Formats: sequence, structure tokens, C-alpha cells
Amino acid sequence: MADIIIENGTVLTMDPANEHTLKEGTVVIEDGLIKDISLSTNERADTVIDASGCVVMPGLINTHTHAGMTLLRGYADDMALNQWLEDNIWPVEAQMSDDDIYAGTLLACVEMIKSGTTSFADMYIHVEMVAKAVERSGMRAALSYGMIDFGDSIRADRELEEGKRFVKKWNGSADGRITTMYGPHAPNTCSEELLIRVREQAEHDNVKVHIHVLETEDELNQMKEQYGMCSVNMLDRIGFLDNNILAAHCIWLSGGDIEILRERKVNVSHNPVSNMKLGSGIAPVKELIDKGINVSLGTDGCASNNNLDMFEEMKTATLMQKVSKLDPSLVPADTVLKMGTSNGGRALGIKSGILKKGYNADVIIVDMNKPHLTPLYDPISHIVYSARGSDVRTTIVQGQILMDNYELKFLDENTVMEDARKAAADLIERVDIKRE
Ligand SMILES: CSC[C@H]1O[C@@H](n2cnc3c(O)ncnc32)[C@H](O)[C@@H]1O
Ligand SMILES: [Zn+2]
Repeated sequence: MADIIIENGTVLTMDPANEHTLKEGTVVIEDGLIKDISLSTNERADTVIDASGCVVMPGLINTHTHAGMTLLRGYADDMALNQWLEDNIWPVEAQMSDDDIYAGTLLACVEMIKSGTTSFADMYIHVEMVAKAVERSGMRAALSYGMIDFGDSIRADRELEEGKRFVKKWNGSADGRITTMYGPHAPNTCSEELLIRVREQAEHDNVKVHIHVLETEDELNQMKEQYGMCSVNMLDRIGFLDNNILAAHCIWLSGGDIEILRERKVNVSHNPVSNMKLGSGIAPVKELIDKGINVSLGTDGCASNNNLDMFEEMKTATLMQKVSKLDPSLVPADTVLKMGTSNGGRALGIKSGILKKGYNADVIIVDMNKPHLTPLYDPISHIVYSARGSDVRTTIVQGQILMDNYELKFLDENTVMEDARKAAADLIERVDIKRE
């Protein structure tokens, strides 16, 4: 007896080895995994979901965010990264408590489950509370403690210790839903020494590394001044780059940098909405993809986006490339859908993002019976260009139904929102008192 059968839906497998689109397909789920994908099944299951008029597809994978930043949604807008971080975000983060991070992360999980994201890669502070919130939510996540030393060796020791402690305690926890990474913030906020130690430690612990790379022209200039070379060259010189690196942003790349990322098989997380909002620039996504580099998608935090809707991210990713080169053929819908699903699974080293036998049962059902999704010629076109997160009807992670017919099963949405509102109000009051 299987656990769940989803039948009568249009199944987008995202499996390169299997047909991408199955009309009226059946997905069989057992023990948290996909047991079978076919046109029909003789199996019986405890739960049978009729997905008529819906698209059944892998859950979306957000490969770069800072979930706890939901508490700072709309707190500081319309400025560039440095001013935004240094004058606004970091002073508030310095006042954040464990409870704030828990409330903010739980709110992020609610938002993600409701908009069809089943896995995310996070880098943040008070990371133990991030893990506790993820554990409770039922989501899958690759979590890292965000380390910054600004060249201070005592701070570097402390940061690395915290990162190590977290990896040791949480890697593989929550029935394998939580994996961990090391999270050195960026090449211009972490010393070369810390980066070298992080790389060694990550290899020792067999975990991946999540880092911001060349997000702004300021970073490029700062690195050239400090090291006489850009971030990618510096990271390559210290032997930092390989297939276990998840590099967020990668906007200010030269042709030579792209070649290095290709050679080292680095994974790039593209964050188009945040990049546009902070006015950081346009990543050379078409060039990266043409070189065969694995490019996935992230929202970044809620203070630079200002939501966690991966449908919006997919649409923006393709539109941004088209307009930047005045070429509507660039990064077509099926490419961007891979970026939001299978490429994300590859970047995080998890068997998610593809509906295939033996893969994690991380599945979403998108309701196509909506005016803005009518008529329906091509489901992939609609998922990328017309659908929104709010069209997701059902979200399943590791074979567990987290949202059924638009209703959350394990979290009370109103309580989570109320707790987040209270936490945000108290936080900003503390920040204001400190500033006076
Ligand atoms: C030390 S934990 C992570 C750290 O990153 C900050 N952050 C959020 N968004 C961005 C971004 O786009 N570029 C660089 N840093 C960012 C976040 O506020 C935390 O302090
Ligand atoms: Zn970020």
C-alpha cells in the first residue's frame, strides 16, 4: 500500500531521461520517496489526490535566501547594497534575538510552503533557531551560519567555531530534511585566512559552502584594491572553488571569471529580483548557461525582494535576460523552470527537483483552473509566465502533505503572522531606543 497517489494531473517530471510532460499522469509516493511516475497505476494508497485541471511538478528550490529577514520586509527600500546593509540592516540584525529569528523563519516557511517552495538554502545568524523552525515546518533546507570577520582573527576563530558547532549538531537532522553548509558571507567581508580555513573544514565535514560572490561593482573595486584581483580570481588562487561551492549573485564577472567557474564546476545561484531592487546589476546568465555552468534561482532575503515567491523569480529571470540583450529568445521557459527545480537540487546535492523513482517526494500541485491561467496551451509557459505562488494548491515534502487544498496542515498561519508582527514591533522599538 502506497502513502499517496496523485492522479489525473498534467505531470511535469523535469527528468531529462523521462518525458517532460505526462498528460493525465500518476505519481505514487511511499516512505517519503517517489515510487512511480506513470500514465496509470494498479497501486492503492491511504491518500488519493485528484489533480484534474492541475499541474503536478517538483517543488521549487530556492537556492539563496536569509529566511529570518521576513521580519525586515519593507524596512529599508530603494538603496544600494552597502548603504542598505551598513546603515540599516546590520544595526537591526545586531538587536535580533533567538525568538525573533524563530518567528521570522517560521513566517518564511509559511510563505514558502504556500507558494510552492519545498527546499531552500539559507545563510543567517542565530542559525540554531532557523533549524528549529525548519524542523517544525516540515520543509527541506540546506542551512548555514553566516560568518563575517572583517579581517579580525579573534572574530574569525569565533565565527568558524559557531559554524562548525552548527554543522556537527544539525547535518542530516529532521529525518534528513536539514542538511548544513558553511556560510562565509562574502570575499570582501571575510579574510583570506578565514576562507581558507572554511574550505578545509567543509571538506573535512563533507558539506558544501554557500557564499555571496561579486554582487556589486563596489565589491569588485574593493577586491581589486585589496588583492589586486577580483573575487573569483582570489577565491581560485586560494583553492576555494569547486563543485561544492554555491556562489550567490555572480553579477560582475569577466569572461575569464566565467571560464574559472566553468572549470571548477561552481554552482551559481541567480537572484534577479534582489539584484534589480538593490540596483546591483544583471548577471550574465545566458553566458553561464551556454558554458554549461549549473545556474539555479534564489530570492535572497525578504528585505531586498520583498517576498519569497519563486514563480515571480522565474518570470523575472527570463524577462531580465531578454530585455538586457534585446533578444526575446534568451533563457526560454523550460530553461528557467529547470533553474527553479532540477538545477537547484543539483546545487544543494539533494535528490529533489525532479519527479523520478527514488527521488524525494517533494511535489507541488498547481491549480490551473484560474482566469489568468486560461486557456491552457503549454503548461510550462503558464508556470513560468502566468502563474503565481498563490496558485499552488498542495505542497508535499518528503511524502508529507504540508498544505492540502490551500490549507496548511501543521502550522497555524494566523498565529505565525501574529508572532512575527509582535517580534518585528519589539525589535524595531529596541533599535530605535538604541539609536536615541
Ligand atoms: C551573516 S548572515 C548573512 C548576512 O547577509 C546579509 N545579506 C542579506 N542580503 C544580502 C545581499 O544581497 N548581499 C549581501 N549580504 C546580504 C544579511 O543581512 C546577513 O547579515
Ligand atoms: Zn544574500
